[in-house]
Amino acid sequence: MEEISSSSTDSFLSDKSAKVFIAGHRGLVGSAIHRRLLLLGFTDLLLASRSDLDLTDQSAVDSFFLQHSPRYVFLAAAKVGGIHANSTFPADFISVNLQIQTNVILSSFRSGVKKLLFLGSSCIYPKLAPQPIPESALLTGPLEPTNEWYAVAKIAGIKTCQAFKIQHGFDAVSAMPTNLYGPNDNFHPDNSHVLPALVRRFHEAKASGAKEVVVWGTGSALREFLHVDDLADGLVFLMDRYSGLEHVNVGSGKEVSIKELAEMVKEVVGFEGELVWDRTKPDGTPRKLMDGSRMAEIGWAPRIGLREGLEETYKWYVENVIRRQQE
Ligand SMILES: NC(=O)C1=CN([C@@H]2O[C@H](COP(=O)(O)OP(=O)(O)OC[C@H]3O[C@@H](n4cnc5c(N)ncnc54)[C@H](OP(=O)(O)O)[C@@H]3O)[C@@H](O)[C@H]2O)C=CC1
Ligand SMILES: C[C@H]1O[C@H](OP(=O)(O)OP(=O)(O)OC[C@H]2O[C@@H](n3cnc4c(=O)[nH]c(N)nc43)[C@H](O)[C@@H]2O)[C@@H](O)[C@@H](O)C1=O
Repeated sequence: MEEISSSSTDSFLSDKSAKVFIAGHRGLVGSAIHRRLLLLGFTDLLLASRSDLDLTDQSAVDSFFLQHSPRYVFLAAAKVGGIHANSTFPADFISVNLQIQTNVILSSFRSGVKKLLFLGSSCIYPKLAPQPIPESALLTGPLEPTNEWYAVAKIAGIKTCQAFKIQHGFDAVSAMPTNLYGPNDNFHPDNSHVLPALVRRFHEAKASGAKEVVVWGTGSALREFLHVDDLADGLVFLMDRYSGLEHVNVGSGKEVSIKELAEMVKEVVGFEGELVWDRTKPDGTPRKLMDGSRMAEIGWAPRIGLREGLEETYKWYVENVIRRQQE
Protein backbone atom coordinates (compact mmCIF):
# COMPACT_ATOMS: atom_id res chain seq x y z
CA MET A 1 0.00 0.00 0.00
CA GLU A 2 2.20 2.85 -1.28
CA GLU A 3 0.98 6.36 -1.48
CA ILE A 4 3.14 9.24 -2.50
CA SER A 5 1.19 12.47 -2.12
CA SER A 6 1.11 14.37 -5.40
CA SER A 7 -1.04 17.41 -4.70
CA SER A 8 1.32 20.36 -4.31
CA THR A 9 -1.45 22.68 -3.04
CA ASP A 10 -2.05 20.38 -0.08
CA SER A 11 1.57 19.60 0.72
CA PHE A 12 3.62 20.39 3.82
CA LEU A 13 5.95 22.75 1.95
CA SER A 14 3.05 24.77 0.55
CA ASP A 15 1.71 25.28 4.10
CA LYS A 16 4.48 27.33 5.75
CA SER A 17 2.14 29.18 8.10
CA ALA A 18 0.89 25.87 9.54
CA LYS A 19 1.58 25.15 13.20
CA VAL A 20 4.35 22.51 13.38
CA PHE A 21 5.24 20.80 16.65
CA ILE A 22 8.84 19.55 16.88
CA ALA A 23 8.91 17.15 19.85
CA GLY A 24 12.50 17.02 21.13
CA HIS A 25 13.59 20.31 19.49
CA ARG A 26 16.68 20.65 21.70
CA GLY A 27 18.15 17.29 20.71
CA LEU A 28 20.44 16.35 17.81
CA VAL A 29 17.61 15.62 15.37
CA GLY A 30 14.96 18.01 16.67
CA SER A 31 17.34 20.99 16.58
CA ALA A 32 18.30 20.13 12.98
CA ILE A 33 14.60 19.98 11.99
CA HIS A 34 14.12 23.33 13.75
CA ARG A 35 17.01 24.92 11.77
CA ARG A 36 15.71 23.46 8.52
CA LEU A 37 12.12 24.68 9.00
CA LEU A 38 13.30 28.19 9.93
CA LEU A 39 15.46 28.23 6.80
CA LEU A 40 12.49 27.13 4.70
CA GLY A 41 10.37 29.99 6.07
CA PHE A 42 8.00 28.19 8.44
CA THR A 43 6.48 30.81 10.73
CA ASP A 44 4.54 28.93 13.41
CA LEU A 45 6.82 26.42 15.12
CA LEU A 46 5.54 24.94 18.38
CA LEU A 47 8.34 24.05 20.80
CA ALA A 48 8.25 22.80 24.39
CA SER A 49 11.23 21.81 26.46
CA ARG A 50 11.03 18.89 28.89
CA SER A 51 10.50 21.21 31.86
CA ASP A 52 7.39 22.63 30.13
CA LEU A 53 6.03 19.30 28.89
CA ASP A 54 7.11 15.85 30.04
CA LEU A 55 6.14 13.67 27.08
CA THR A 56 5.87 10.58 29.29
CA ASP A 57 2.91 12.26 31.06
CA GLN A 58 -0.13 11.20 29.08
CA SER A 59 -2.63 13.72 30.42
CA ALA A 60 -0.16 16.62 30.06
CA VAL A 61 0.50 15.59 26.45
CA ASP A 62 -3.23 15.34 25.72
CA SER A 63 -3.90 18.80 27.20
CA PHE A 64 -0.97 20.28 25.27
CA PHE A 65 -2.31 18.99 21.95
CA LEU A 66 -5.87 20.08 22.68
CA GLN A 67 -4.65 23.53 23.70
CA HIS A 68 -2.27 24.13 20.77
CA SER A 69 -3.76 22.04 17.91
CA PRO A 70 -0.62 21.63 15.79
CA ARG A 71 -1.22 20.66 12.15
CA TYR A 72 2.05 18.73 11.69
CA VAL A 73 4.19 16.81 14.19
CA PHE A 74 7.82 15.68 13.98
CA LEU A 75 8.31 13.10 16.75
CA ALA A 76 12.04 13.49 17.50
CA ALA A 77 11.82 13.13 21.30
CA ALA A 78 13.07 9.85 22.71
CA LYS A 79 15.40 8.21 25.21
CA VAL A 80 18.55 7.89 23.08
CA GLY A 81 22.08 6.62 23.65
CA GLY A 82 24.91 4.51 22.36
CA ILE A 83 25.73 0.85 22.83
CA HIS A 84 26.73 1.17 26.51
CA ALA A 85 23.67 3.22 27.55
CA ASN A 86 21.35 0.85 25.70
CA SER A 87 22.82 -2.20 27.46
CA THR A 88 22.92 -0.53 30.89
CA PHE A 89 19.43 1.00 31.02
CA PRO A 90 17.15 -1.47 29.18
CA ALA A 91 14.12 -0.63 31.34
CA ASP A 92 14.41 3.09 30.52
CA PHE A 93 14.99 2.49 26.83
CA ILE A 94 11.89 0.34 26.39
CA SER A 95 9.49 2.05 28.79
CA VAL A 96 10.29 5.73 28.20
CA ASN A 97 10.24 5.30 24.43
CA LEU A 98 6.96 3.37 24.47
CA GLN A 99 5.42 6.07 26.66
CA ILE A 100 6.63 9.09 24.68
CA GLN A 101 5.71 7.72 21.26
CA THR A 102 2.32 6.32 22.31
CA ASN A 103 1.35 9.55 24.05
CA VAL A 104 2.39 11.75 21.13
CA ILE A 105 0.89 9.56 18.39
CA LEU A 106 -2.44 9.10 20.21
CA SER A 107 -2.78 12.76 21.21
CA SER A 108 -1.90 13.81 17.66
CA PHE A 109 -4.65 11.58 16.31
CA ARG A 110 -7.20 12.67 18.90
CA SER A 111 -6.55 16.40 18.42
CA GLY A 112 -6.81 16.26 14.62
CA VAL A 113 -3.16 16.58 13.57
CA LYS A 114 -2.97 16.41 9.78
CA LYS A 115 0.30 14.46 9.55
CA LEU A 116 2.86 13.00 11.95
CA LEU A 117 6.37 11.76 11.25
CA PHE A 118 7.80 9.20 13.69
CA LEU A 119 11.51 8.48 13.99
CA GLY A 120 12.77 4.95 14.47
CA SER A 121 16.31 3.72 13.97
CA SER A 122 18.31 1.26 11.87
CA CYS A 123 18.60 -0.94 15.00
CA ILE A 124 15.02 -2.18 14.37
CA TYR A 125 16.45 -4.67 11.86
CA PRO A 126 17.68 -8.18 12.71
CA LYS A 127 21.31 -8.42 13.83
CA LEU A 128 22.18 -10.51 10.78
CA ALA A 129 19.91 -8.82 8.23
CA PRO A 130 20.88 -8.94 4.51
CA GLN A 131 23.06 -5.99 3.51
CA PRO A 132 22.17 -3.39 2.40
CA ILE A 133 19.09 -3.76 4.61
CA PRO A 134 15.76 -3.31 2.81
CA GLU A 135 12.69 -2.06 4.70
CA SER A 136 11.19 -5.55 4.22
CA ALA A 137 13.82 -7.06 6.58
CA LEU A 138 11.81 -5.84 9.60
CA LEU A 139 10.77 -8.72 11.92
CA THR A 140 12.58 -11.39 9.91
CA GLY A 141 15.10 -12.44 12.59
CA PRO A 142 16.51 -11.93 16.11
CA LEU A 143 17.59 -8.42 17.14
CA GLU A 144 21.05 -7.27 18.27
CA PRO A 145 21.04 -7.94 22.07
CA THR A 146 22.80 -4.66 23.05
CA ASN A 147 19.83 -2.60 21.85
CA GLU A 148 16.86 -4.94 21.60
CA TRP A 149 14.83 -3.04 24.23
CA TYR A 150 15.10 0.21 22.33
CA ALA A 151 14.50 -1.63 19.03
CA VAL A 152 11.32 -3.28 20.33
CA ALA A 153 9.97 0.14 21.38
CA LYS A 154 10.83 1.59 17.96
CA ILE A 155 9.18 -1.35 16.16
CA ALA A 156 6.07 -0.75 18.29
CA GLY A 157 6.17 2.90 17.15
CA ILE A 158 6.19 1.90 13.48
CA LYS A 159 3.32 -0.50 14.11
CA THR A 160 1.34 2.13 16.08
CA CYS A 161 1.60 4.52 13.11
CA GLN A 162 0.55 1.77 10.71
CA ALA A 163 -2.37 0.67 12.89
CA PHE A 164 -3.76 4.22 13.14
CA LYS A 165 -3.35 4.65 9.39
CA ILE A 166 -5.17 1.39 8.66
CA GLN A 167 -7.99 1.75 11.18
CA HIS A 168 -8.50 5.52 11.15
CA GLY A 169 -6.77 6.83 8.02
CA PHE A 170 -4.42 8.91 10.24
CA ASP A 171 -1.47 10.13 8.14
CA ALA A 172 1.36 8.88 10.37
CA VAL A 173 4.59 7.87 8.62
CA SER A 174 7.87 6.47 9.95
CA ALA A 175 11.47 7.22 8.98
CA MET A 176 14.36 4.90 9.98
CA PRO A 177 17.57 6.92 10.19
CA THR A 178 20.99 5.33 10.24
CA ASN A 179 23.65 6.39 12.85
CA LEU A 180 23.60 10.20 13.01
CA TYR A 181 26.00 12.95 14.06
CA GLY A 182 26.29 16.74 14.00
CA PRO A 183 25.67 19.87 16.09
CA ASN A 184 23.87 19.39 19.44
CA ASP A 185 24.89 15.75 19.68
CA ASN A 186 25.38 14.15 23.09
CA PHE A 187 29.13 14.09 23.86
CA HIS A 188 28.86 12.11 27.10
CA PRO A 189 32.00 9.93 27.57
CA ASP A 190 30.09 6.69 28.24
CA ASN A 191 26.45 7.09 27.18
CA SER A 192 26.82 8.75 23.77
CA HIS A 193 27.20 7.23 20.31
CA VAL A 194 30.62 6.42 18.90
CA LEU A 195 31.28 9.52 16.81
CA PRO A 196 30.68 12.19 19.48
CA ALA A 197 32.39 9.95 22.08
CA LEU A 198 35.53 9.78 19.95
CA VAL A 199 35.49 13.50 19.12
CA ARG A 200 35.50 14.25 22.84
CA ARG A 201 38.05 11.57 23.77
CA PHE A 202 40.55 12.56 21.06
CA HIS A 203 40.10 16.26 21.86
CA GLU A 204 40.70 15.69 25.58
CA ALA A 205 43.72 13.47 24.85
CA LYS A 206 45.22 16.14 22.58
CA ALA A 207 44.54 18.85 25.18
CA SER A 208 46.12 16.86 28.03
CA GLY A 209 49.05 15.55 25.97
CA ALA A 210 48.01 11.89 26.51
CA LYS A 211 49.92 9.25 24.56
CA GLU A 212 46.97 6.89 23.93
CA VAL A 213 43.26 6.93 23.24
CA VAL A 214 41.14 3.91 24.11
CA VAL A 215 38.50 2.90 21.55
CA TRP A 216 35.87 0.26 22.32
CA GLY A 217 35.57 -3.14 20.66
CA THR A 218 37.71 -4.58 17.88
CA GLY A 219 37.21 -1.77 15.35
CA SER A 220 35.84 -4.23 12.78
CA ALA A 221 32.16 -3.29 13.16
CA LEU A 222 30.83 -1.40 10.14
CA ARG A 223 28.53 1.59 10.48
CA GLU A 224 26.76 4.00 8.12
CA PHE A 225 26.86 7.65 9.25
CA LEU A 226 24.56 10.45 8.13
CA HIS A 227 24.94 14.14 8.99
CA VAL A 228 21.87 15.33 10.88
CA ASP A 229 21.32 18.27 8.49
CA ASP A 230 20.95 15.77 5.65
CA LEU A 231 18.53 13.81 7.82
CA ALA A 232 16.44 16.93 8.53
CA ASP A 233 16.28 17.62 4.80
CA GLY A 234 15.13 14.02 4.21
CA LEU A 235 12.49 14.23 6.96
CA VAL A 236 11.01 17.43 5.53
CA PHE A 237 11.00 15.70 2.15
CA LEU A 238 9.05 12.76 3.61
CA MET A 239 6.63 15.05 5.43
CA ASP A 240 5.98 16.74 2.11
CA ARG A 241 5.88 13.80 -0.26
CA TYR A 242 5.39 10.43 1.42
CA SER A 243 2.24 8.95 2.92
CA GLY A 244 2.90 5.23 2.49
CA LEU A 245 2.16 2.57 5.06
CA GLU A 246 5.71 1.22 5.20
CA HIS A 247 8.57 2.89 7.07
CA VAL A 248 11.40 4.43 5.00
CA ASN A 249 15.17 4.06 5.48
CA VAL A 250 17.16 7.31 5.56
CA GLY A 251 20.91 6.84 5.25
CA SER A 252 24.04 7.98 3.46
CA GLY A 253 24.61 4.71 1.58
CA LYS A 254 28.27 4.69 2.72
CA GLU A 255 29.79 2.57 5.47
CA VAL A 256 33.07 2.73 7.35
CA SER A 257 34.65 0.46 9.93
CA ILE A 258 34.97 1.81 13.47
CA LYS A 259 38.75 1.58 12.96
CA GLU A 260 38.50 3.84 9.88
CA LEU A 261 36.23 6.21 11.79
CA ALA A 262 38.65 6.37 14.74
CA GLU A 263 41.58 7.12 12.38
CA MET A 264 39.54 9.87 10.72
CA VAL A 265 38.56 11.49 14.05
CA LYS A 266 42.19 11.27 15.20
CA GLU A 267 43.30 13.11 12.05
CA VAL A 268 40.55 15.76 12.15
CA VAL A 269 41.21 16.51 15.83
CA GLY A 270 44.98 16.44 15.31
CA PHE A 271 45.84 13.87 18.01
CA GLU A 272 49.28 12.36 17.42
CA GLY A 273 49.37 9.42 19.84
CA GLU A 274 48.28 5.78 19.55
CA LEU A 275 44.92 4.02 19.40
CA VAL A 276 44.33 1.21 21.90
CA TRP A 277 41.41 -1.20 21.41
CA ASP A 278 39.40 -2.24 24.48
CA ARG A 279 38.19 -5.66 23.35
CA THR A 280 36.20 -6.20 26.54
CA LYS A 281 33.63 -3.77 25.11
CA PRO A 282 31.01 -5.10 22.64
CA ASP A 283 31.12 -4.45 18.88
CA GLY A 284 27.34 -4.71 18.64
CA THR A 285 25.85 -5.42 15.22
CA PRO A 286 28.68 -6.42 12.85
CA ARG A 287 27.23 -4.41 9.96
CA LYS A 288 24.14 -2.25 9.38
CA LEU A 289 24.14 -0.55 6.01
CA MET A 290 20.62 0.36 4.98
CA ASP A 291 19.16 0.09 1.50
CA GLY A 292 18.28 3.67 0.60
CA SER A 293 16.59 2.94 -2.73
CA ARG A 294 13.11 3.88 -1.55
CA MET A 295 14.27 7.41 -0.62
CA ALA A 296 16.19 7.62 -3.91
CA GLU A 297 13.06 6.59 -5.85
CA ILE A 298 11.05 9.33 -4.16
CA GLY A 299 13.79 11.73 -5.28
CA TRP A 300 15.99 12.43 -2.24
CA ALA A 301 19.78 12.13 -1.85
CA PRO A 302 22.17 13.07 0.98
CA ARG A 303 24.79 15.78 0.35
CA ILE A 304 27.29 15.89 3.22
CA GLY A 305 30.29 13.52 3.11
CA LEU A 306 31.58 12.01 6.37
CA ARG A 307 34.94 13.81 6.37
CA GLU A 308 33.33 17.20 5.70
CA GLY A 309 30.58 16.56 8.29
CA LEU A 310 33.10 15.42 10.88
CA GLU A 311 35.29 18.52 10.40
CA GLU A 312 32.23 20.73 10.80
CA THR A 313 31.06 18.79 13.88
CA TYR A 314 34.48 19.07 15.54
CA LYS A 315 34.47 22.83 14.90
CA TRP A 316 30.98 23.04 16.44
CA TYR A 317 32.15 21.01 19.47
CA VAL A 318 35.13 23.31 20.08
CA GLU A 319 33.14 26.51 19.55
CA ASN A 320 30.13 25.47 21.61
CA VAL A 321 30.96 22.77 24.17
CA ILE A 322 34.63 23.53 24.94
CA ARG A 323 34.37 27.32 24.71
CA ARG A 324 31.32 27.32 27.01
CA GLN A 325 33.22 25.22 29.59
CA GLN A 326 36.03 27.80 29.53
CA GLU A 327 33.72 30.81 30.00
N1 LIG B 1 21.31 9.91 17.32
C1 LIG B 1 21.29 8.92 16.45
O1 LIG B 1 22.34 8.42 15.99
C2 LIG B 1 19.97 8.37 15.98
C3 LIG B 1 18.75 8.85 16.44
N2 LIG B 1 17.58 8.30 15.97
C4 LIG B 1 16.26 8.75 16.45
O2 LIG B 1 16.10 10.15 16.28
C5 LIG B 1 15.29 10.67 17.33
C6 LIG B 1 16.01 11.82 18.01
O3 LIG B 1 17.24 11.37 18.51
P1 LIG B 1 18.40 12.37 18.97
O4 LIG B 1 18.08 13.73 18.48
O5 LIG B 1 19.68 11.74 18.63
O6 LIG B 1 18.25 12.32 20.55
P2 LIG B 1 18.64 13.43 21.63
O7 LIG B 1 18.87 12.70 22.90
O8 LIG B 1 19.68 14.33 21.09
O9 LIG B 1 17.29 14.27 21.74
C7 LIG B 1 16.13 13.72 22.28
C8 LIG B 1 15.20 14.84 22.67
O10 LIG B 1 14.05 14.26 23.30
C9 LIG B 1 13.76 15.00 24.44
N3 LIG B 1 13.10 14.18 25.46
C10 LIG B 1 13.51 12.99 25.95
N4 LIG B 1 12.67 12.57 26.90
C11 LIG B 1 11.70 13.51 27.02
C12 LIG B 1 10.56 13.66 27.82
N5 LIG B 1 10.21 12.73 28.72
N6 LIG B 1 9.80 14.76 27.68
C13 LIG B 1 10.13 15.71 26.77
N7 LIG B 1 11.20 15.63 25.97
C14 LIG B 1 11.98 14.55 26.10
C15 LIG B 1 15.11 15.49 24.97
O11 LIG B 1 14.90 16.57 25.82
P3 LIG B 1 16.07 17.16 26.75
O12 LIG B 1 16.80 18.09 25.84
O13 LIG B 1 15.36 17.84 27.84
O14 LIG B 1 16.87 15.96 27.20
C16 LIG B 1 15.80 15.84 23.65
O15 LIG B 1 15.44 17.13 23.24
C17 LIG B 1 15.00 9.51 18.29
O16 LIG B 1 13.75 8.98 18.00
C18 LIG B 1 16.08 8.51 17.94
O17 LIG B 1 15.65 7.22 18.18
C19 LIG B 1 17.58 7.31 15.03
C20 LIG B 1 18.76 6.80 14.56
C21 LIG B 1 20.04 7.28 14.99
C1 LIG C 1 22.11 4.58 16.24
C2 LIG C 1 22.17 3.30 17.01
O1 LIG C 1 23.24 3.34 17.95
C3 LIG C 1 23.39 2.24 18.84
O2 LIG C 1 24.02 1.18 18.20
P1 LIG C 1 25.51 1.23 17.69
O3 LIG C 1 25.53 1.54 16.24
O4 LIG C 1 26.17 -0.02 18.10
O5 LIG C 1 26.06 2.50 18.46
P2 LIG C 1 27.37 3.15 19.03
O6 LIG C 1 27.54 4.41 18.30
O7 LIG C 1 27.27 3.23 20.50
O8 LIG C 1 28.58 2.13 18.71
C4 LIG C 1 29.01 1.85 17.42
C5 LIG C 1 30.29 1.05 17.44
O9 LIG C 1 31.35 1.90 17.90
C6 LIG C 1 32.11 1.23 18.89
N1 LIG C 1 32.76 2.22 19.76
C7 LIG C 1 34.09 2.41 19.85
N2 LIG C 1 34.38 3.33 20.78
C8 LIG C 1 33.19 3.77 21.25
C9 LIG C 1 32.84 4.73 22.24
O10 LIG C 1 33.68 5.38 22.84
N3 LIG C 1 31.52 4.92 22.45
C10 LIG C 1 30.54 4.22 21.78
N4 LIG C 1 29.24 4.48 22.03
N5 LIG C 1 30.86 3.27 20.86
C11 LIG C 1 32.16 3.05 20.61
C12 LIG C 1 31.10 0.34 19.56
O11 LIG C 1 31.73 -0.69 20.31
C13 LIG C 1 30.29 -0.15 18.37
O12 LIG C 1 30.97 -1.21 17.72
C14 LIG C 1 22.09 1.71 19.35
O13 LIG C 1 22.36 1.27 20.67
C15 LIG C 1 20.98 2.62 19.14
O14 LIG C 1 21.11 3.77 19.90
C16 LIG C 1 20.90 3.02 17.71
O15 LIG C 1 19.83 3.10 17.14
